[in-house]
Amino acid sequence: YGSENFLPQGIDVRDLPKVSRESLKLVKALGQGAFGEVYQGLYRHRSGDSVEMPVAVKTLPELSTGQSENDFLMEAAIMAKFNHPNIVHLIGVCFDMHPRFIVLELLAGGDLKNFLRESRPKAERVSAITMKDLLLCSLDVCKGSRYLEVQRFIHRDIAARNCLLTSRGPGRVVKIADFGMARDVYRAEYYKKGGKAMLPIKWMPPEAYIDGVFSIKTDVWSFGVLLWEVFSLGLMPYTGLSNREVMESVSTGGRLDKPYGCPLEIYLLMCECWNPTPSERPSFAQIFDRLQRFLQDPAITGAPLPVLRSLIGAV
Ligand SMILES: CN1CCN(c2ccc(C(=O)Nc3n[nH]c4c3C=[N+](C(=O)[C@H](O)c3ccccc3)C4)cc2)CC1
Repeated sequence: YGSENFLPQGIDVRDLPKVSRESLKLVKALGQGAFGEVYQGLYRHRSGDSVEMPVAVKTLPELSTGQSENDFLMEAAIMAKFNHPNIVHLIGVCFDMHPRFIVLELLAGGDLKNFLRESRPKAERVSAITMKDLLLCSLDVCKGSRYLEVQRFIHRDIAARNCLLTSRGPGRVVKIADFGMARDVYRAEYYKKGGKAMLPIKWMPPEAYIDGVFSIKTDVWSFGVLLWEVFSLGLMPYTGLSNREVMESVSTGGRLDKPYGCPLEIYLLMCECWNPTPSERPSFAQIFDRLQRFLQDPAITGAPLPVLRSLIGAV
């Protein structure tokens, strides 16, 4: 391992927990990850164990370069740092041979954005999801983000697409599950990887895309956009605008509108996350308290979720 594998916080990828290849069984593909496939698998913790634990296995294609191999390992090293119920748990890595594996906890509900889109109340299926469900999802991501805030870790890509659900049913838990952007910054890669085109501009505050200034308040702005995604049931922010148009609009005071049917108090919290002055934005601890209070307010939790008629362009 070259020196570049040591993250500033002194993570040494050699400290990563190892998983033996023979204790793993890949069952089926779950989706196309940024690197290779993500599989559902079974992991036998100790060879004598009869019980096998369902896991997710991220694979790195054999034909990958040393660079992407380092990236892959780096993301695992970042996840290994964290221990929180709202951050995906790293079980271990399998780097003895190709294909390389990263073994993670299985989150069987899929990602938050698709969950929201597929849970939209329809005329025939009204009680799909409630305002309280949306608040609980938001609180889960907020708790994960608050933990990162305490760890003084900037995520840089908080968005519904990067969050996963333990299940789709009631009692679901949402977890932050992708650290690819933070990893790229460690390797100062994202500029090489296609520059601004690769940046999640619609989730970024002006000081980030204008001056390249990132802080925990960057993640607060992104969390505000995630709240907008949640309460718009998975719409793409700034529908129809290009990244360039979003940058021009937002840096001159333009903001997302209140999602149809979203309680005003929740929209006002989003707007506080979008304060042009980073230091004026609330902390995740403060956002947590606000969301908790909303959860206790029947006027908010009882608000009906609008049945989105076939709004043109809402798809
Ligand atoms: C109706 N059905 C419901 C079930 N559904 C799925 C779709 C995808 C998944 C899935 O990828 N689950 C994962 N569990 N753990 C990890 C996963 C991905 N990980 C990763 O690290 C992935 O890179 C990642 C990370 C963040 C977001 C997406 C993918 C770690 C599970 C169910 C399909 C539609």
